[in-house]
Amino acid sequence: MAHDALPDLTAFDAVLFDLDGVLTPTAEVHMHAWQSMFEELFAAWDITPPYTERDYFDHLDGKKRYDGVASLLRSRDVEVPWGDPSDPPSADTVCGIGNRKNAVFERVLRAEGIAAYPGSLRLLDVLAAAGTPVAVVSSSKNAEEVLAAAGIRDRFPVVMDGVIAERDHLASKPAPDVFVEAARMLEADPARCAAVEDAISGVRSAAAGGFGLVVGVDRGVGVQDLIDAGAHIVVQDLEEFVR
Ligand SMILES: O=P(O)(O)OC[C@H]1O[C@@H](O)[C@H](O)[C@@H](O)[C@@H]1O
Repeated sequence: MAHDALPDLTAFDAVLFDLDGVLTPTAEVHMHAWQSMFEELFAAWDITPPYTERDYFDHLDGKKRYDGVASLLRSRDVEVPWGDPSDPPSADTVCGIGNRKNAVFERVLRAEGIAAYPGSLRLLDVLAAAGTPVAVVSSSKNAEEVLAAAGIRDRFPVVMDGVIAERDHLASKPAPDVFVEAARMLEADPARCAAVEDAISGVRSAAAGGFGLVVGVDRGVGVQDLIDAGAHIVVQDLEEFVR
């Protein structure tokens, strides 16, 4: 149901979307993959307190793979060498542990596929009809595969993802770099753009980038936490913007 008090997103120069949890329900796939990998690791290494769902929102959600691992381990005073992105999933390094989780993520994505949220698709249709430029701003190195699996890759002239961020040495959300760079690629001024995010780190990133409107989508983080991170408004689903 459209919400009359919500701003008209077609009035912005561009709308930049996070992917996992905003366009596709892949945040849940990431969440479960992290949980199964970390529960096994915590048991094997006797790490306490146990892994909880809140750990996902506080340490992993929205961040680049290895930054998330480092943040979670730091919260339990566990230190391991950083390693290298080419480390095998069996390596007890930050990179190896991240790659261990990625093997689970890839298996689920390939076995089950993914469909975009219907409300997000409808909003993309409205923006396309109005000629409003759109971009994806994701920390994930799997973003291209997820967009292709959901059949929405060709809707986005600009996709800023974990692969480009690594190549161009852009800092992970919550730093503003990835949102600001994606706006630059669209030749748009962040102050005249809207950014849409479901993660605390992502909302912080867009807010720090000076985006004119920062929309939080509450897929489990909680309305107040998204507002505290810098969201101007919070919705439950992007369908609410469809007029
Ligand atoms: O490991 P990937 O696919 O590169 O993704 C990194 C992160 O990407 C973010 O979009 C997700 O919210 C996180 O859960 C995930 O860890």
